[in-house]
Amino acid sequence: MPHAAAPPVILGNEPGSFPRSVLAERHPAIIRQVREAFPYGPDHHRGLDALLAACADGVIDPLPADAHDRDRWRVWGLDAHTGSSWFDVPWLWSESYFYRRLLEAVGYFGPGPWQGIDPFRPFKLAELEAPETDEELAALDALEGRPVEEQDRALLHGSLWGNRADLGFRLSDAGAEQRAAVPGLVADDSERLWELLPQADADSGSDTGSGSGSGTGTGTGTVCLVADNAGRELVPDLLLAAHLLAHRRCGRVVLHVKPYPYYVSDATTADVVDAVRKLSGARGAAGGRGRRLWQAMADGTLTVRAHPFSAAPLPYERMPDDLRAEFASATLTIVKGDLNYRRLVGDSRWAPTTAFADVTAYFPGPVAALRTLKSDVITGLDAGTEAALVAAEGQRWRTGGTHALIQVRE
Ligand SMILES: O=P(O)(O)OC[C@@]1(O)O[C@H](CO)[C@@H](O)[C@@H]1O
Repeated sequence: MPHAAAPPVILGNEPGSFPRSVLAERHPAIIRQVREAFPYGPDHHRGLDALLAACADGVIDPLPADAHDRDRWRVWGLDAHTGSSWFDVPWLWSESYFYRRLLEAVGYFGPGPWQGIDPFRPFKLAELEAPETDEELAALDALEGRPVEEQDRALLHGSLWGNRADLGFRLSDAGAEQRAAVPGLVADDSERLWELLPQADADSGSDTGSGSGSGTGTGTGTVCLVADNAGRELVPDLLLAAHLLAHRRCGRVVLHVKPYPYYVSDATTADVVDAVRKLSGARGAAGGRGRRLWQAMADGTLTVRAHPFSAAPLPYERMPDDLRAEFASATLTIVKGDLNYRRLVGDSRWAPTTAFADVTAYFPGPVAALRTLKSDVITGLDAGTEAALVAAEGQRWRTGGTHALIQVRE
């Protein structure tokens, strides 16, 4: 019963803490950026002013009476938190509600002409069109014809390190991009991940010109890929999905994205469309993968899912039955990124050596976390690793985005 012993959930009110800085500094900065990026009208500006004031020293207001998702938010705890300071409720909850309110302020949920206009789209597109994205795509050419194991590793690590491409994080940590990543993972269960996804025994990989097809799998299982950021993270996630399908490590990939813009750069269906279009128009190997993804969407071997719970302010332990059933039937669920990790293990300051298998015991099927470390929550380290990290960096390793992990619970 790991959760009986769970430490208290993280709040945003501890002076000097990372969560407090996100609420007090990152959120106002996001409001500023969004305001500058669009020619919004007076109502939008008034809405943004009100949110800015509420974030600084106000309290949590209820949603408008006619909000389409008011009942859902009440189930998710809105009534209990209404009237409380943003800093005094679970941090995960305040952050999530902040994005919900921001979208409200800019008319995202309508009705009206601004309905569906993603306030983060200019930032996401700029990243997708950045020269770095093209360089990453061009690098795929060198991978063609390499042994499958090498491709496995490269594509898995591409998806893992793609998680550094988080626009919200860079906003509050200007030096993040310049800091060098530490290649040695703090936990690495990647072998177990590949064991859960053996190649099918028939010939495979013909479309990539490689692959022995000598595996033991059936090639028919489903991988749920719970995506995180759009752009430079989603592109390698899609390339990983294409690789799994091409090498018949699974027969179907279900890509879970957010139902609406969230945490600045989190991927929505529109971002998947942009990324697949970008890939399929690319030169060389990347273009081939992109066109295969396009085809996979057409034949249903790659599907996109935008479940409301993907943007819920709650840990995955409280997932609804339909989502539970989906994850239960998957061969493997791959959970990307820092926020999803917090939701997967529970947003508490666990002792870093708490077993990952214990805190994810509730998850209905095999689950893998691919995450760069950008918040305090961490589990599954061995004592030696933790000691070495602390000796080298104090507690900075937890939030600096330079370390990464691959953890698996079968
Ligand atoms: O989930 P991601 O994109 O990897 O990271 C999300 C993040 O930037 O936002 C949260 C704080 O706002 C933290 O969980 C983390 O720092």
